[in-house]
Amino acid sequence: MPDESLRPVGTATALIDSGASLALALSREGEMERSRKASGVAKKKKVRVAFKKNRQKRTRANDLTRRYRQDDLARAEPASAERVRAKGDLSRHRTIVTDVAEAGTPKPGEPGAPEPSANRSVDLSACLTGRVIRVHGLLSMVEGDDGRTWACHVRRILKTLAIDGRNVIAVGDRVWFRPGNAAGDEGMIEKVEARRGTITRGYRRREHVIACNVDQVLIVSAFAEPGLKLPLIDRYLISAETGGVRPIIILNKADLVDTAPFQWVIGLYTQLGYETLVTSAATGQGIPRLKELLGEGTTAFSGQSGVGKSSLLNAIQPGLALRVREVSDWTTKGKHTTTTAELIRLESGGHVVDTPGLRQFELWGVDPGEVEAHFVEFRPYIPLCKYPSCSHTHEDQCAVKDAVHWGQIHFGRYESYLKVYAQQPIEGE
Ligand SMILES: Nc1nc2c(ncn2[C@@H]2O[C@H](COP(=O)(O)OP(=O)(O)OP(=O)(O)O)[C@@H](O)[C@H]2O)c(=O)[nH]1
Ligand SMILES: [Zn+2]
Repeated sequence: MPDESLRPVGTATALIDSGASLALALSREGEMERSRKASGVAKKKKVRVAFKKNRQKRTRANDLTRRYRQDDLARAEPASAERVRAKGDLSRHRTIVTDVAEAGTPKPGEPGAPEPSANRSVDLSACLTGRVIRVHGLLSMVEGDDGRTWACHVRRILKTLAIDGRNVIAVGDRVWFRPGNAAGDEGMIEKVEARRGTITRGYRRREHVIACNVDQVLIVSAFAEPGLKLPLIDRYLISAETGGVRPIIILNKADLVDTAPFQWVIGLYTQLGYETLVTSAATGQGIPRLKELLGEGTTAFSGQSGVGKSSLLNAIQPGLALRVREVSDWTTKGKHTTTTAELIRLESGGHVVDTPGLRQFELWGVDPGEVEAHFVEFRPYIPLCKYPSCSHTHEDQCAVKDAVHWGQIHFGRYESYLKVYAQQPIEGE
């Protein structure tokens, strides 16, 4: 149904702004990584880090772990590198040697600062690099750069250093690991690279990292069965941006409707600067472009149940969704209930991360005051509101509300803003 209130939304400046700053942030990250690699030797410094209270507790000891623990002792970091001060459980700190962060990197404790475990200094000459493709309880399956798969344990100090013990290793982590046996299929993770692009969900009021180093997320919606839900798309867009992941909007099941009356939706999001793609897993419409988009980097899928995520996976690579289902079936047998996601290398290039049963990731850590920043078309109007702290909900002389009234901001987008601002659930979540 065409929307009468539709007007061109946002301004060219707003669009250029958002695109450019994202690209800049990404390229800066790449630059930092390159310069770090080029300089070879990293500078060291000592930092004080807080330890979890229960670090002495041993919960599990299978043979593999025990063997590694002995190795731990034999290969422990030099005594000069670590010093424990006994101050009781409450103020357990330890001095560790870390690589000095590049200029501009947030300091420990500041938002965005890498966890100490990300830059702990270790002898990496004996290590291989790879990427975590699955996590099964204490074991992380790592795909080495040589393409082989390694079952790795995690060095205990990394667990101790992690601010949140739950997320020491996540699917997608880039790690350095020491091969542990001659057969070459076991190893010990020594270092975890700083993460970017995370997909998280709230779990028992804590953040749970489903996958990291994700480049883009497909926000899948369907024209029919169940139908487009714009507030849900908006909510997913915020989640993606908060996690530092590029969102791509997929409008699927194009074969079920006449798409002409929906052109305004495509126009709306395209003008806001989001790549928006119309697909049909049934007829193959849009699939070549989707394959192209997935050909580079790591892509996650999100969207309501039934919109066609599995069908799109299968359209890209036959049998892919089946494989995902097998993984999740296997996990429900109770063997490895902690499996949350799997990273799958596509035959046509790139990786997809699939998260059985957890595809709806939710907003995490967005304060109401930060919500406006995710509505790019609000940006030109915000400085014009009478009150600098205007929430654009009830205040008078609010330039955002005026823009909605005059059709310069789409009403549906404003409604989404109000829902997210009020932290209200959105239908379909
Ligand atoms: N006509 C049509 N049907 C589709 C299309 N894509 C998926 N379907 C159908 O929609 C239903 C749901 O598709 P799935 O791929 O299982 O959806 P999903 O998003 O993976 O759902 P969950 O696994 O519950 O999250 C199935 O019956 C599919 O055959 C499409 O493009 N056109
Ligand atoms: Zn306002």
